[in-house]
Amino acid sequence: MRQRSRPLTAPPLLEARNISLTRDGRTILDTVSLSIGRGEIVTLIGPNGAGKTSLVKLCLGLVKPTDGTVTRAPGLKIGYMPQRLAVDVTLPMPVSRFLSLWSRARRADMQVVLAEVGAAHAIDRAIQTLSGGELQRVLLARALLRQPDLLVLDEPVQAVDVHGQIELFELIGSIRNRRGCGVLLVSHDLHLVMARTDTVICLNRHVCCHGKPEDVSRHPEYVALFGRHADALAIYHHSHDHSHADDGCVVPAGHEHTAHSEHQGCGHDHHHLHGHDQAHGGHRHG
Ligand SMILES: Nc1ncnc2c1ncn2[C@@H]1O[C@H](COP(=O)(O)OP(=O)(O)OP(=O)(O)O)[C@@H](O)[C@H]1O
Repeated sequence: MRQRSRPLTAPPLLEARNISLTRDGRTILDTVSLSIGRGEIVTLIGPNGAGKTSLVKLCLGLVKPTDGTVTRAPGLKIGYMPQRLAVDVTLPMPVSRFLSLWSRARRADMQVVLAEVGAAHAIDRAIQTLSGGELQRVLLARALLRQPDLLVLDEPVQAVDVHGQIELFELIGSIRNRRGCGVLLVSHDLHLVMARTDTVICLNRHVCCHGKPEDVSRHPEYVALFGRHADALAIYHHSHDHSHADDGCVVPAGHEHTAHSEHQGCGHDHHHLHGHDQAHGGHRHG
């Protein structure tokens, strides 16, 4: 299921370079870079408030960065599955009607994408009556209606039990394989996406670490953030040269007592680029 590396010459579908985002004087993202190629699955992982959704919105062009650039391939078609979509339970709406709200898709097109996500049976069901897993599949189908080059999926498995989550990640992997599209995925849980992702970017306002999932899962910063879920503490020596203050600012080693923060474990090292050319995060300080 793991995707081959993109040839060095292939241009990325989307590239964000040195993105920073500030709101109300707060640093939400600090010098973040990423790139997604055709056929590549890139997963953003990070704790609550790490800036994952903000980064997704920057990639989509819904939000403008304070600094840095986002470049999209000419004519790029993006299928977006947002983190939240309020469905009014007082207004029963068939799935077919729901799918037509954002596109002029014909019923036959809807049937094709619903079949692709294993929800063909749901086309005439009221959307309010769908299970969590069925609703996520319908939202995925909606994103596929545009025949996207790039799928952007913000926590696509929320409100789904673990078995259903595994099925959904399998489905996303098979959609990528079949269509050859790029996928930018936001997830809270690296273990479930591990086998189905090419590149992981661990975000905590800045890129803490990135690379292949097995490397990230052993990375001390990942372990510091997700310790109780991280099952493999690798033998991997890493120098924590700084940590973070509450506002996300970098505090050099030895000054941590002034920087006690909930995200304190996310000190980072700028030298772990894992030799992976496809998603280059990481920021540098002079
Ligand atoms: N428009 C805004 N104005 C002010 N602060 C904002 C704005 N958008 C996001 N934030 C703040 O930026 C931080 C990052 O939010 P974001 O939703 O990007 O994080 P996240 O990693 O997706 O979190 P979660 O996992 O909880 O969904 C949060 O502290 C949030 O309150």
